[in-house]
Amino acid sequence: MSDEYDVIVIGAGPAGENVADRAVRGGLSAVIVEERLAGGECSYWACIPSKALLRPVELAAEVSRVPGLETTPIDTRAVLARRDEAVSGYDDAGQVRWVESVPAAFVRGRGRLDGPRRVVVDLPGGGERVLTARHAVVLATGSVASVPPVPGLREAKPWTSHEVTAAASVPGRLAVIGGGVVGCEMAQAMHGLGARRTTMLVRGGGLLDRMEPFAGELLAESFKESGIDVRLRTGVERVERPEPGGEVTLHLSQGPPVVADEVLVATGRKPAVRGLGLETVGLPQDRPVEVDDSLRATGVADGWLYAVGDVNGRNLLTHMGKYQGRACGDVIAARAAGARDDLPAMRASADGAGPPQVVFTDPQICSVGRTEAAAREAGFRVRAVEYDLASVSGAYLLGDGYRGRAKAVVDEDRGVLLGVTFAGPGTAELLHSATVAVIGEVPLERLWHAVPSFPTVSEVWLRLLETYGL
Ligand SMILES: Cc1cc2nc3c(=O)[nH]c(=O)nc-3n(C[C@H](O)[C@H](O)[C@H](O)COP(=O)(O)OP(=O)(O)OC[C@H]3O[C@@H](n4cnc5c(N)ncnc54)[C@H](O)[C@@H]3O)c2cc1C
Ligand SMILES: NC(=O)c1ccc[n+]([C@@H]2O[C@H](COP(=O)([O-])OP(=O)(O)OC[C@H]3O[C@@H](n4cnc5c(N)ncnc54)[C@H](O)[C@@H]3O)[C@@H](O)[C@H]2O)c1
Repeated sequence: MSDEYDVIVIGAGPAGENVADRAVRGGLSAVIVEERLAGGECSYWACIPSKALLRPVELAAEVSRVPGLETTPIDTRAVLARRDEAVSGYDDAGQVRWVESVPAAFVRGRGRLDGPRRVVVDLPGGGERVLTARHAVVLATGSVASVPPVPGLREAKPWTSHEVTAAASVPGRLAVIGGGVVGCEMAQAMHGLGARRTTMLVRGGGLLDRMEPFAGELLAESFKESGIDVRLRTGVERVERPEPGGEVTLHLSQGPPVVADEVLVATGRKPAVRGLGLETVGLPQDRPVEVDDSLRATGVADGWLYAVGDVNGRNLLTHMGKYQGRACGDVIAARAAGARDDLPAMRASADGAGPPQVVFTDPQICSVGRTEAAAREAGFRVRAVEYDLASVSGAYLLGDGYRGRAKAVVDEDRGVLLGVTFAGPGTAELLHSATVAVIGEVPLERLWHAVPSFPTVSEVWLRLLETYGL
């Protein structure tokens, strides 16, 4: 039996859900195929649980900086219970209802391409269902944690983002491999929730190595003060775990071995393309699905295949996947109707400019656009200005010992911002102002008239512009 829909979406994460929503709004029929839980990685094992675990840790740090307030030890059981509530007890009934309300059809099973416009779904109870698409198939299968080939690591059954965000208890001693976003957020969450010894093993020379260097430095300082042991330029050479679930020993490129109760691998992600049938449509099977700005897969005859979210490797962030999903759903509907398909909203043109991102640590690390180094490498004539956030009245009022820094990267030829980074408590909500300025290419002379309220942290905008010379 074959069911025909205008659009078939494989993967019900944030990116896939947005494609279906927009395609249906555009007058098409859609079906979403999901192997596990509607809502995707983000809802159950990534953004939502990680932030539920981090929020009390961040709040406790903020309270400790305000004289007159008492911090009490965090009730870890209550935090884990709230995390469980945030992930709806790993039950996707609410999300499935939302999909059906779009309305789009929902099929639970593992989808794979089987030639042009044809998807075979392996059903959970056995058997298959064949779906065919009149207009488009959209891959929205996300990504999976990659575990490096360190001898003994895989056998030690390390935690990845899945296990750490779903942890039923906090390990006494935790070793974290990797100093990127997952490593930093989860090291701080577990440490703040009661890990006695947290050791970060970072191959490179700093934390968050894709951001402005000062951001990682500030974070490393905060981690050290809170008792997290950050070891830079330290590779993991061999791992031993003689008893399943017992102590783990990590042998390092320098220094004595680290012994821990759990090891978290946070060394990046790879696209979820295994078994997806890419070879049946002539695409390579071991890399992100390359797309153009309309999210259409390159190199597929007749242009019926699209890919959104983590699986295309452009920007591994929920909000960017959703943004791509909106553009993709709209462009598919336009092409199906034979209407104009080149409207600005139908292109994910912000993908290449450096996505907005908040790292929800204490201090928060927020960035959008290009770093100074990336802007110079791209050939822009650049001037960068920095400002000490602690000197802004609004920041001072947030607490004693406030530490933070802001940096703006200016395109000297056009007088617009190429990138902005804020590192400091209370800066997450400030990031969107920077996103508007960078993506909107607001001339600095115009930005001068966007007067920040006193006394808010936003006043750093005024100080950055003054430092630049306005
Ligand atoms: C610990 C952690 C924290 C994060 N925190 C943030 C954050 O705070 N903010 C942020 O913006 N980003 C965050 N991210 C990144 C974010 O989770 C991803 O960018 C986002 O989930 C990608 O969405 P997606 O729809 O592309 O894929 P996913 O959310 O991964 O969804 C893909 C879906 O496809 C399904 N699927 C896969 N293969 C098949 C198949 N063959 N058939 C059927 N279904 C299939 C999967 O089961 C899954 O449900 C975090 C990531 C991690 C690991
Ligand atoms: N708040 C957020 O926005 C948020 C939170 C978590 C994750 N995410 C997204 O999820 C994605 C994955 O996060 P991540 O932290 O796993 O990846 P990442 O790419 O941010 O960091 C991985 C780190 O591991 C290091 N590394 C790679 N291979 C290694 C090896 N063999 N040994 C030691 N170190 C190694 C890298 O140098 C890098 O510092 C990111 O792209 C991020 O955008 C976002």
